[in-house]
Amino acid sequence: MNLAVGSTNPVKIDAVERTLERYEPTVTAVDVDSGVDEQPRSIAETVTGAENRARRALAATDADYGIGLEGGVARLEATPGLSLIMWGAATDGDRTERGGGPTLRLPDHVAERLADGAELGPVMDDVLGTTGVATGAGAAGVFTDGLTDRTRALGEAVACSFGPLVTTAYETEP
Ligand SMILES: O=P(O)(O)OP(=O)(O)OP(=O)(O)OC[C@H]1O[C@@H](n2cnc3c(O)ncnc32)[C@H](O)[C@@H]1O
Repeated sequence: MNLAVGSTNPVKIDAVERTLERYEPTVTAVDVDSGVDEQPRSIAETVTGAENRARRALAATDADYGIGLEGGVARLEATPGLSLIMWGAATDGDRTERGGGPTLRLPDHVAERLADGAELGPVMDDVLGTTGVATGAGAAGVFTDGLTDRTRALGEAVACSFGPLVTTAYETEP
């Protein structure tokens, strides 16, 4: 199975390869424009970024499926503060499915800096004194005491978007 992933971020490629290992995928990383702000700030913008990445990656290759992953932040109705969210999209060029990854509240001191227009990746590096934490454990790892990490978290978004696209379970009534 040939997959085109709309990013060259190693953590996203890793999330796809690990989650979809069963399909023995050949993954091509495609540097596409997400078509949304560098730091999406709503669920809708984050989903749109994932969709654009999936469609543009597929269009740039002759892969069987395109997959897009997008990280964002959003103020959610049911929980306080600013949340880290992540969404995936998978397309075969005809049908597109979207699925979310985990959600967690960001600390207020990080949320405050994002309110000033900053991007999460650089803010995280500044706070932690790291370089490129977004390509490693990510905020998902740091703020869960390592109980998950960005690869696993994004992997759930891969499973919840790509899975519905390829399963036959949507074709029959339960
Ligand atoms: O190369 P691309 O695919 O653009 O990867 P990215 O990590 O820069 O891009 P995203 O659009 O998925 O994320 C938007 C911003 O949020 C940051 N971000 C998202 N999830 C994160 C996490 O778990 N830890 C740290 N930064 C994160 C990311 O670094 C960006 O600054």
